[in-house]
Amino acid sequence: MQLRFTKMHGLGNDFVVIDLITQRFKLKPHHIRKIADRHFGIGCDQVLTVEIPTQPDVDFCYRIYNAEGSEVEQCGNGARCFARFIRDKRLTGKQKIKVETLAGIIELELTENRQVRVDMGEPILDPKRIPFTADQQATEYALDIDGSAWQVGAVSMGNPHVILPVTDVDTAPVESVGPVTESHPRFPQRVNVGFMQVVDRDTIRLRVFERGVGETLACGTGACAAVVSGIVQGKLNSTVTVHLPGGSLSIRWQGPGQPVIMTGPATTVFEGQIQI
Ligand SMILES: N[C@H](CCC[C@H](N)C(=O)O)C(=O)O
Repeated sequence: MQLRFTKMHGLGNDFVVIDLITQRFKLKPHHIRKIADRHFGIGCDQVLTVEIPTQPDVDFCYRIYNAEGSEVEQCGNGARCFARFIRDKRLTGKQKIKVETLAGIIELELTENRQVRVDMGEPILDPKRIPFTADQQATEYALDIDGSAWQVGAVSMGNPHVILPVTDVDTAPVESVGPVTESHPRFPQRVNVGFMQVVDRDTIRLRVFERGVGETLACGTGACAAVVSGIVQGKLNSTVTVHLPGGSLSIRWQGPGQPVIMTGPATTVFEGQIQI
């Protein structure tokens, strides 16, 4: 079958977006892996699908698949691209759209200066719901990683994140510590691994070794999780600029009971068709 797709990215975190409303096809893990393959397929970090919602009062269903083929709960950069895709394909005329994800309902809004603002919902700090093995909830946790002692943050944005503090992201041990932490036994569903450098109370630098992908140029949920962790540790104010290798995001969180608001760009690169 020929499948139409759109290649997009959010700060270099790249996606293949497929409309499964006007095209009917059931994507299986081996299809995802072929599409995501940068030599034998199109190439991307994640595949995103646009589907008919299953819940009332929701505009679309947004599903996310890592390059390895696993379906995941949430993708922040992908949410911005989803909004841009929906608008450009005229699948809605609404300014604000509600989409359902495995992590729950999020709200997307295209802003006047071609940015996208996303209400990512409330962060989850209860270890049992991240999930993360810990005696009790804390602002930071002692974690042994390959014999080295780290003090880390742990947050879910619907998907699990661990945040490792570093003094300089440029020299952070992403290649060595990322993989072993992604599959750390205290994270039963594996975990996205953020390396966070606090520049000042309004600014961080961040690199992320993503679950199911490896290091990406940007991670939206990772940026949200890192800011939440920095705020609960008393290191950050409520609105933070997050500098990632692929560019910058604005993340705002006003504390427990409040949603995390992410604002940033979404870019369409090209359209195509793939025989699948
Ligand atoms: N690798 C992530 C999903 C994609 C998240 C990232 N691309 C973002 O922008 O949030 C996970 O397995 O939970």
